[in-house]
Amino acid sequence: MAYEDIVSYDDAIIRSLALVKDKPHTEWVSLFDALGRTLAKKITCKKNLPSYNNAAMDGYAFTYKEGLRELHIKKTILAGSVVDACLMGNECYKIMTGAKVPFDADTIVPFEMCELHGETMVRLPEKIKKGNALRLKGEEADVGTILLEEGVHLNSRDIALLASQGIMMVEVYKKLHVAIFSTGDELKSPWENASEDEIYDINALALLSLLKEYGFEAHYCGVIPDNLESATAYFTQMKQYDVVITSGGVSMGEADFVERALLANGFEASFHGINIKPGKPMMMGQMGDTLVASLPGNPLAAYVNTFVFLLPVLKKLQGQKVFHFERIDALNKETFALRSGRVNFVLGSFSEGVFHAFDKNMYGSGMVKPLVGSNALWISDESKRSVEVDEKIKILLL
Ligand SMILES: Nc1nc2c(c(=O)[nH]1)N[C@H]1C(S)=C(S)[C@@H](COP(=O)(O)OP(=O)(O)OC[C@H]3O[C@@H](n4cnc5c(N)ncnc54)[C@H](O)[C@@H]3O)O[C@H]1N2
Ligand code: MOO
Repeated sequence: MAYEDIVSYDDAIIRSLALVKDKPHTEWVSLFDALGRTLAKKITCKKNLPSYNNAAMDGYAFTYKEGLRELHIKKTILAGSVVDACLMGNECYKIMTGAKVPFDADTIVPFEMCELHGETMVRLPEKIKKGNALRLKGEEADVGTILLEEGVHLNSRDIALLASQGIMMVEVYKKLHVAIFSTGDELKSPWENASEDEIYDINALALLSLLKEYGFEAHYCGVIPDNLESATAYFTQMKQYDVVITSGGVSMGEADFVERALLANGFEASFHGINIKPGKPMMMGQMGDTLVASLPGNPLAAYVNTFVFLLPVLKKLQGQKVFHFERIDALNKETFALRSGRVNFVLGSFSEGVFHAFDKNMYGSGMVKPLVGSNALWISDESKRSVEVDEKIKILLL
């Protein structure tokens, strides 16, 4: 596909997501290893939450009656002990937080709201609400209700819910096998020494780390030499991966051979070139069963394009139900200009509802510092020429 046949931003999003056709195979993992994994089956409640009526506070538990004042303490109930209902007349239990409440008590008043007379008599406050401080069996979730849907990317809060069910193993989608490599004879890996005429590989490390932040592991496969023959041989070995990510060599230069080397391996491009600034030369497609994302070499463009186009695809490929990024409202702080006729990606900082474009959007896609000075990204419309002070925009947090 010729790089001149560029697609719109919207089209690139649609085409890239359409590359995802199947879900990964599944495997069982222990709850200790489930963080960051994607649930392959919904989880239904098999143990009521809470499991039994229990006290929300340390206090006195009794049967509510209008005008009740003085109670005699019949028994003390600690969390973990089970006491059969045994209240008679004006009696109560002294009960601790979390302890099972016998069925003859329906209201609990905390110790500090009552007056203790002697060892066993309690005076209740005047205003009492029936059901006070009583947590009812199943009030949070009943057996049979759905707790977590298939496709949830498990975080520590989800693990808390799974732990409440006594679940030891969960069925999750297998992790994607992702390979990242760079192209360019000027590049050196971090363990090598770059002379004045050479540069260090930024993209591989940046993209590996970005993916890791979103729970994906990728293998660093180094730098491919700038020639068609070795690049072609290199790609042949990459077919074992679910996803191959390359950076560099996708524009018009004489050494921009990535697409040709991929084509020699049966690659079919879904698009090559997007009407955006920066990151225009991006390409995506399929090489057999392997999804290939080829990013522009310029580090800022490679990073931002990975964030915008590739992360949603990886999430979808991993079986996650929520794969689109969230946009939040912001007010623009300072006016800045845009390249009209294209969708512009504008880096900036976001704090207390206000977006501040990095250096008035006057930076280059070969730079790295705008990335470090930004925690947000704004994506313009093609028609937009500038953004004014206090203009309402929707941004993404990086
Ligand atoms: N005649 C044209 N020239 C260019 C066009 C165009 O449309 N017509 N597009 C420009 C745009 S936009 C971009 S972006 C770049 C991207 O080109 P490539 O993807 O082919 O990238 P390279 O040429 O290989 O490298 C560009 C630049 O980035 C540096 N680089 C590459 N990889 C890394 C890395 N892993 N770590 C750090 N830096 C890297 C490389 O040294 C170059 O300086 O093309 C424009 N040209
Ligand atoms: O699209 Mo490129 O990233 O502007 O230099």
